[in-house]
Amino acid sequence: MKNTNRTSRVPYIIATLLLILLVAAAAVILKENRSSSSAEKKLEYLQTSHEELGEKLKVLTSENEKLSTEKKQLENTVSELNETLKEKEKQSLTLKEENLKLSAALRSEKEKRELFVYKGLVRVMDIDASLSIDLKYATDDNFTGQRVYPEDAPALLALETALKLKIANERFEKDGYRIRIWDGYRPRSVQDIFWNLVPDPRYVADPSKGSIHNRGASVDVTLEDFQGNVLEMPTDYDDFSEKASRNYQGSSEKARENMLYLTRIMEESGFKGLPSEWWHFDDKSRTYPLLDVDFAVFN
Ligand SMILES: C[C@@H](N)C(=O)N[C@H](C)C(=O)O
Ligand SMILES: [Zn+2]
Repeated sequence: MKNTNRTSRVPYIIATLLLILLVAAAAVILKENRSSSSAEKKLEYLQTSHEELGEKLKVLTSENEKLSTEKKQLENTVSELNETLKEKEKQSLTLKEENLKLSAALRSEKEKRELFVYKGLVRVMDIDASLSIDLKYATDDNFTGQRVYPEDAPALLALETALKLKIANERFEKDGYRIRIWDGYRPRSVQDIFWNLVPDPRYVADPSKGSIHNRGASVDVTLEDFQGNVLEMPTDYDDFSEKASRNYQGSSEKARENMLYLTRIMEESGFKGLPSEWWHFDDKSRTYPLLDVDFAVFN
């Protein structure tokens, strides 16, 4: 009886054991499933972070490139500024030297008793006889079409202006050229004649204010070689048009080069070029009084 009972429980036990095994296996599978899906999530997260880092790296790399370019540009600007500074230092040295020369020349000219000075004006030829004089207003070959100075008018300038012109002429002579003077001191009465014909301050100074020519401190000049051949320049004298402007870009390369050369030496010698007329230069000092001196005083 007992044996029968035991035998009848065996399938039940087996079924129970199988159930336990099944539950255990299911638990293991479930656990593995869970851990594999969290690993996938981690992988996904890592991939996203990796992509984000890649993007950030790209942004940083491009910013870095921009900064390197800006750094290079700044370095270039600094080196250009250094060059300009050196050039300016050189120019300032040249001007100091010219000033010293000018003072020495001024002293020695004043010591020369024979130098005739009237109201601060001198004959330019008394200061530098190697200058070439071609006073256009003492002939009828000028924009008025008539002679407005006496035929024998000498070229006159304020003494210090004439000395600066001598310094400039010496610089040109070293290169094989000399200054040709078209006009220097101009009586105030003549300024009225000019203004009546051309009342345009770009080309003729208003006589109510007075031209610097009326003070003996402006010169109208060009350059010639030692054979007297005039150098090619952007226009003829008193061409009252845009072509006479120092900024005009339409002249021939040679004419522009010659004009810039004339301007550079004149400016380094103490003059300032008028922007609208390439031939006109003012003494930078501009401390001279207005005059209406008769040329005859100097003959
Ligand atoms: C008239 C011309 N040669 C000239 O010198 N013009 C300037 C502007 C002036 O009159 O001072
Ligand atoms: Zn002039």
